[in-house]
Amino acid sequence: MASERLFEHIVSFPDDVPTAPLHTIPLAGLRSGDQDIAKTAFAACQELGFFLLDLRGDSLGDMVIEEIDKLFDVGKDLLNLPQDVKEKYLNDAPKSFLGFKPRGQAKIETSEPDRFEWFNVGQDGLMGNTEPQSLPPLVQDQLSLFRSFLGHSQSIVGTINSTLATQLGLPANAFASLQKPTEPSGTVVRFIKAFASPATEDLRTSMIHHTDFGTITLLANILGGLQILGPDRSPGDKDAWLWVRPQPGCLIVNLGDAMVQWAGGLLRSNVHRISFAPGEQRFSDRYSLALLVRPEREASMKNLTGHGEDGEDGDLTAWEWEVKKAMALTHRAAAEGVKP
Ligand SMILES: O=C(O)CCC(=O)C(=O)O
Ligand SMILES: [Fe+2]
Repeated sequence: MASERLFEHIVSFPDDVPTAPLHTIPLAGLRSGDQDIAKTAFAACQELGFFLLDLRGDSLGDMVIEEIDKLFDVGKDLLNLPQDVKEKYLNDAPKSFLGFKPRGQAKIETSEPDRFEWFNVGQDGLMGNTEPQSLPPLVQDQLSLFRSFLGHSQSIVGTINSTLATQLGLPANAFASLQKPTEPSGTVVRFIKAFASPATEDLRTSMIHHTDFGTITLLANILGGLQILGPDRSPGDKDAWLWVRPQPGCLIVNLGDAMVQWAGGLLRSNVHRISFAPGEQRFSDRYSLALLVRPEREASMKNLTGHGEDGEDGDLTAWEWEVKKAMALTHRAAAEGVKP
């Protein structure tokens, strides 16, 4: 998450909404191999699949906080470019999610249009794994910041990966070796703008409920809006949603479906969504920044743990598996009258 500085001038998160009981894991403790901290992180990834990672007081973490502060400014400028400029970088969904997604391109649960924009900057272009992505000058001017943030945050992802693999009794590099940043993948740095909700008809979902496809997501936001579905609850139950209270200096970490597949179901990817922001925060536009890590395209999706069913998905590469999941989502959405 961003530093305290970015939290100074916002309307505060209300105290009277139900919040998710997230563990706070100090990055310094994870990086130094503290066993109690590793066990708590593992338990959080089994129970809820979400935790807060406190970056403060760790040399790597402190650099990431500074980079996030700077990237928040870039993200705001980027998503506040004139519409016709942003549309020069339109994504080619579902073939590619790189670039700009306009507001209302997808639907929410009620079939109404969504209320957010995003701009995805692919790791592959930044790392030189593929041709560079076409990007607006204000991003081009900051490529060294993007690369530095990517390197540092991938190092944090590496620590989480090795902690979880070790706790599962696997070799420490079991997960990391399937998602090397130097190999082609769908990994992106994502900027999101979820629009303010001043009117009564705005008091609905911004981004439809989903689980992340990939392995690990690192998320920074300042205003509330992210909600997690209580485990074993139904998305249609309005009391089942718990708000995540953004904390200065902390990242929100959550696991995606690929991690669950590799772990034979021993880890959890939890359903979440972006709602309108709580309390008085709903009158402001909400910006968030995420690193969404995906497996290498050619990685095997085989269950590494021997726990649970391997299923036919174990024979697929990550790329084939992602295409299969995207198709299933599209079919389900068509059947439900909802476009993802
Ligand atoms: O902005 C947020 O808080 C969540 C975004 C999210 O869930 C996603 O991009 O997958
Ligand atoms: Fe997500």
